[in-house]
Formats: sequence, structure tokens, C-alpha cells
Amino acid sequence: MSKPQEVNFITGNANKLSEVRAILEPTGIAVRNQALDLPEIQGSLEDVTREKCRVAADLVGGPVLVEDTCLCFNALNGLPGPYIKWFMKSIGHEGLNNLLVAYDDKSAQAVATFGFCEGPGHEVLLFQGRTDGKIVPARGPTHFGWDAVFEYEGETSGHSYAEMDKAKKNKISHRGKALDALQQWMASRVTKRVESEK
Ligand SMILES: O=P(O)(O)OP(=O)(O)OP(=O)(O)OC[C@H]1O[C@@H](n2cnc3c(O)ncnc32)[C@H](O)[C@@H]1O
Ligand SMILES: [Mg+2]
Repeated sequence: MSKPQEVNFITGNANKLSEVRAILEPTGIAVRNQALDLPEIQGSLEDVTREKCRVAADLVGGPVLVEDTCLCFNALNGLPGPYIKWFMKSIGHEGLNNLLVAYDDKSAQAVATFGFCEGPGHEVLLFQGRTDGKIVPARGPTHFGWDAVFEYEGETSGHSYAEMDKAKKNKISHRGKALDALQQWMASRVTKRVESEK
């Protein structure tokens, strides 16, 4: 019998946690949580997550899952990117729109990069998901970060993330896509373990 699947998701963000639970738990992966304040270095999206994950594994002394979210404006060569949290805090939804006033190109990409690490000293594995959209004046509930100013650019475009119901957002979101990749990797790991136990 293979062990039940579980991840210890290290985040202080309750909205992220509830999306990760809603996406992973129906696939049979239980999600535990520890809210630790992890350092977020300057660097590429991948570097930020890799370092966050390495530190989390050291602090916890066991397997951890972390995630870092970026919002990249194409007209600004990818900025604010990993610094979106600080931009949101200091200039808010209106400020994010104002950053693009001088440009016709309002397109943006939401990027989630998850890092999984077995424990201290182990390699960090990355799982990334990207969703295209554009920056619009805020529409819909404003309780989760920049959800209200990110308009999804897919089949059901015309809706901001905040205007979508959760199931819909999770299906097409940067986070949903990254977790699909994580879940596939976890499933293949179980298959390998079962084979090796035969
Ligand atoms: O503890 P951690 O996991 O680091 O949680 P955090 O809130 O610090 O999150 P990040 O460092 O990844 O910063 C990303 C910022 O983007 C926001 N954010 C993350 N995912 C989002 C989503 O799906 N929709 C809207 N805003 C989001 C989040 O609230 C932060 O302000
Ligand atoms: Mg953070």
C-alpha cells in the first residue's frame, strides 16, 4: 500500500492556502500549513522560489512546498514581477494601473512558481504556471491581492480574476497550472515507489 500523499505548504497568505487546498485536496493530496516568514531575495522568479524553499526546508527540517507569485507587465519588461507584493502594498490597484498610463500595451502575465524540497540539503524542484491577461481598473471583490485588476485573456476573457468564481479561477489560473504539474510529478513518484516495492 502506498502512503497517503501530503504536502506541508509554507505560506502566510490565507488566500493562497485556500486555493492550494481547493485544487490539491480533490486529487487526494492533503495540504498541511505552517505560516513562516521566509526571506525573498532579489533575482529571477526561479531564484526567489528556490531560496525560499531551501530556507523553509532548513527551518522545518523536513519536506516543504513553497510558492512565489509574480505579476509581470510586458510594457515594463516583466516588472513588478517578484516585487508585486511591495508595489501592491505601497501603490495599490490604482497605482498599478497608473504605472501603465504611458503605454498602449496593458498586457501582463501572472506567474506562480512552486518549490518542493524533501528536506535540508535536498534539491529544490520547481513547478511553474503562467496565465496571460491585462491590467484594468479594479472590478470585483478586492480581498485577494491584485485579483481585481487582472483581466483574464482566455476563452472567457472579459472577467477579472476577482469576478470569476473560485472554481473557474483555479481552473485557468497561474496557480492551477503550476499545481497540475506538481500533481503529475507527485503521481509519477507514487507509481515509481509502488513499482520498486513489487
Ligand atoms: O508567505 P508567502 O507565500 O510568500 O505569501 P505572500 O503573500 O508574501 O505572497 P508572495 O510573496 O508570493 O507575493 C505575491 C503578492 O501577490 C499577491 N497574490 C498572490 N497570488 C495572487 C492571486 O492569485 N491573485 C491576486 N493576488 C495574488 C499576494 O497577496 C502578494 O501581495
Ligand atoms: Mg511572500
